[in-house]
Amino acid sequence: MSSSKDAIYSRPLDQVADFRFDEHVAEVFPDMIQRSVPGYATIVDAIGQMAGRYAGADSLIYDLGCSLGAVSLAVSRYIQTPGCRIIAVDNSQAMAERCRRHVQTFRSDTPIEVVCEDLQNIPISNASMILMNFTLQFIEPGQRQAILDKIYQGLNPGGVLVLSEKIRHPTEAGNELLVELHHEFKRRNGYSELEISQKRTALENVMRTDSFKEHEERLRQAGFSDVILWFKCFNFASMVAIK
Ligand SMILES: Nc1ncnc2c1ncn2[C@@H]1O[C@H](C[S@+](CC[C@H]([NH3+])C(=O)[O-])CC(=O)[O-])[C@@H](O)[C@H]1O
Ligand SMILES: O=C(O)C(=O)Cc1ccccc1
Repeated sequence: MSSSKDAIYSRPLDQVADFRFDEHVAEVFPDMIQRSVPGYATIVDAIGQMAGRYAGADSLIYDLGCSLGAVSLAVSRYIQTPGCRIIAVDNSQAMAERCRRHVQTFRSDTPIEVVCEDLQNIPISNASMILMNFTLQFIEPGQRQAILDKIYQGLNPGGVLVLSEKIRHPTEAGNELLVELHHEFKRRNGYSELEISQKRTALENVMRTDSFKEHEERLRQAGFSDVILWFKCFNFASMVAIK
């Protein structure tokens, strides 16, 4: 699968437009996410591992905001659960098309169906696992509770939601520390100050972050009986919520 190095914000732009998951981003996405999200490869691999435990026979696993399908592929490589199928959803046509090609290349025992649709329009039922790896952060904050309610309803008893998010620390000084550590991580991965600051501007209106406490409260409100923070590095976190 061909993909290129992310240089999207490397030249000064007169005006930085809101970030979109378009062709340009899809083309460089593996490089972009790997160099931008601390622990990304670890998180994707661990979600595969968790599928080994939670994937249910004759059930569905939903990968919501699947991008190029990294999580779906990690899961499909990990499990051999009879009758289990993966539904990978993304509303970016550029992502969904590439994802379809990607999953065909790495065919496995567990079938992956790629659906290009807003995750809010997807019926969810008979799910043993629902995976949202850095997707909820791009949804309008006012719509987040309704989505989690629907996810909870669609999960089988004992089913899990794995929710990874960029989070905001509740104190200003603490948040500043985590943001600076993240920027340093990006610099160490070869991004310039210009790239970091232009992307930050592009994400400002598009990616609205919540604190861990806000996530936990919303998950509890939806009905989840336990919320486990299983990964955190700087301002990036991943939780498992159990029905
Ligand atoms: N309403 C929506 N409906 C469907 N998809 C959406 C919606 N809003 C955003 N997306 C999609 O959610 C994905 C978020 S990236 C996920 C990485 C992947 N999970 C990975 O593990 O590689 C995270 C990041 O780039 O930080 C994009 O592909 C959007 O098109
Ligand atoms: O790059 C960043 O600063 C991020 O917060 C993570 C990210 C990664 C890929 C697309 C959008 C945001």
